[in-house]
Amino acid sequence: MTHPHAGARIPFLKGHGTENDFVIVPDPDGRLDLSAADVARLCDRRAGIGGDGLLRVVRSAAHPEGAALAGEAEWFMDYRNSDGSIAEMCGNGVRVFARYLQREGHIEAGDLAVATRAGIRHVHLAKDTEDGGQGDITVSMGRATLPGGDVSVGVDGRTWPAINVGMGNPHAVAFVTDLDEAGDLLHAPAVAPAGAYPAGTNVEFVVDRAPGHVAMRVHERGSGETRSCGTGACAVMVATARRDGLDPLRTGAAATYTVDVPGGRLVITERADGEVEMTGPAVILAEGTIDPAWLWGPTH
Ligand SMILES: N[C@@H](CCC[C@H](N)C(=O)O)C(=O)O
Repeated sequence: MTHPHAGARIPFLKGHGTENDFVIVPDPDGRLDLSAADVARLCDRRAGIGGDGLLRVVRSAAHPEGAALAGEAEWFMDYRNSDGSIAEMCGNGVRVFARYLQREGHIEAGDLAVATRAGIRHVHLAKDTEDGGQGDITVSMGRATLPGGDVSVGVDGRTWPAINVGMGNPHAVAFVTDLDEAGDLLHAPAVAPAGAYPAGTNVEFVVDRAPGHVAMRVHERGSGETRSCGTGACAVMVATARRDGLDPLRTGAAATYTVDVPGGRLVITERADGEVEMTGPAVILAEGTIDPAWLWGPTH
């Protein structure tokens, strides 16, 4: 059977934010029907292009989940994990998504609204630096939700208490004394109770570096261990602030933490109104075309 898109080469780009890397597929009119298997094939690091996830760039009006937001945001971020599963939100992804729109001339430095499955995210692209480098990108990530209840995460027979944090997608944040305690993270940590995360979760392990400064590793739902997770860094910031007795919504004083990830550094602020803001880099590094005969052919 011939795939409906067979024959047409498919443009793609590759980008990353603090080494959380993505295959970017521009599809402004929403014509591409990428199945979970197609996404997994594209994200495969040996037989495909390779990435922690895929960002399909679609006009909100042209996407069934974006249409209701089209009046607020022209573009919808259709994010998929590397196994092809759908997630509500991707913090590093939305910065890379904005960088792509800037690169293509759809937007300039300044403010932009992006539609996501978790709702609208407001993005600010800083101007280029004086030495010609690209400015960082700040994203308003919404308010964190902390449903409470006891959760724990476990690796190789060790268990840590964790904090359940929602950042549009689910997170379990565990404080450890050394990031190596999490082991090789080749498999998803055990999370209990199972009912706490009916759709699975991302798991972050955190250590202190200095006051207001932590470092983390993450095992992402649908992608495995990655070099960074933007929503995860925000969840870590909020969990750490609460552990430190800081709750901006109650005290009216914003809190800022530096969060180191294996692939770089993110700066996260929880404002007095509870909005969590994340600032970090975003890079587009390559572009090309996908051969449809490979993507949809009988052998790979
Ligand atoms: N890497 C992302 C998060 C991507 C989604 C996540 N794996 C999930 O399934 O919720 C980020 O930067 O936030």
